[in-house]
Amino acid sequence: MWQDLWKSYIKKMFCQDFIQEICHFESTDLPKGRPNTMNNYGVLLNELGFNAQFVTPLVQDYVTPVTRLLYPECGGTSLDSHKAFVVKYKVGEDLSLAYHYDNAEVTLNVSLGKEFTEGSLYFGNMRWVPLHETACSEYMHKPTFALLHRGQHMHGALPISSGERYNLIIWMRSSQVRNKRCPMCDQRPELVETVGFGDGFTQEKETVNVCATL
Ligand SMILES: O=C(O)CCC(=O)C(=O)O
Ligand SMILES: [Fe+2]
Repeated sequence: MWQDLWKSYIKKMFCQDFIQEICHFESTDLPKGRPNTMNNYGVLLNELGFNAQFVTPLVQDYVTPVTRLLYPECGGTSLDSHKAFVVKYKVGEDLSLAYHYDNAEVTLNVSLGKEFTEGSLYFGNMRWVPLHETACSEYMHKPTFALLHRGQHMHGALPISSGERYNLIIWMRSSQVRNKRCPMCDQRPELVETVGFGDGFTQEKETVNVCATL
């Protein structure tokens, strides 16, 4: 887990503008998918068209140079797709997030604001370590700060007690790693075709060559 990496990169003004855009999208009648079953008020960034100009360059140009150094053993050198979303916590809506691991090889978590009290993140151990051998440590996230961690590192978010908490989450995937074994079910994946990045698996297309003159 590496914290404070993006302190000077993600500026307060950027965070405010970004949240404003998310709230604007939320206030429309446009159809919205939710990031996952644990988060009922988040927003998927591909639905706002943020992948090509924002998330993909951020991951490729700024995050993967670091994941290559920090996490070579868990796909950090071969990240080739991502799922990006914003999670939101507010009194009367979702307050916390249960202990879990991500559908990701490496995760970037940026605190955007707004203002909130409590709502610390907590980290245990890698998911294959038995719970009784795990001691959790808390990390109080602060707006503009970012946290990079392995997706299989178990974590959760404690309840906020006031305000609103928004975080940008990017689940980064390595097809090279997950094509061998799905990180969620531990099986060799049986693939179903989909659009976009899907869950980051790829299928080698086998071609058979013939002589063009025959
Ligand atoms: O609320 C947070 O900061 C954590 C979110 C998270 O772990 C996730 O969406 O996978
Ligand atoms: Fe997570």
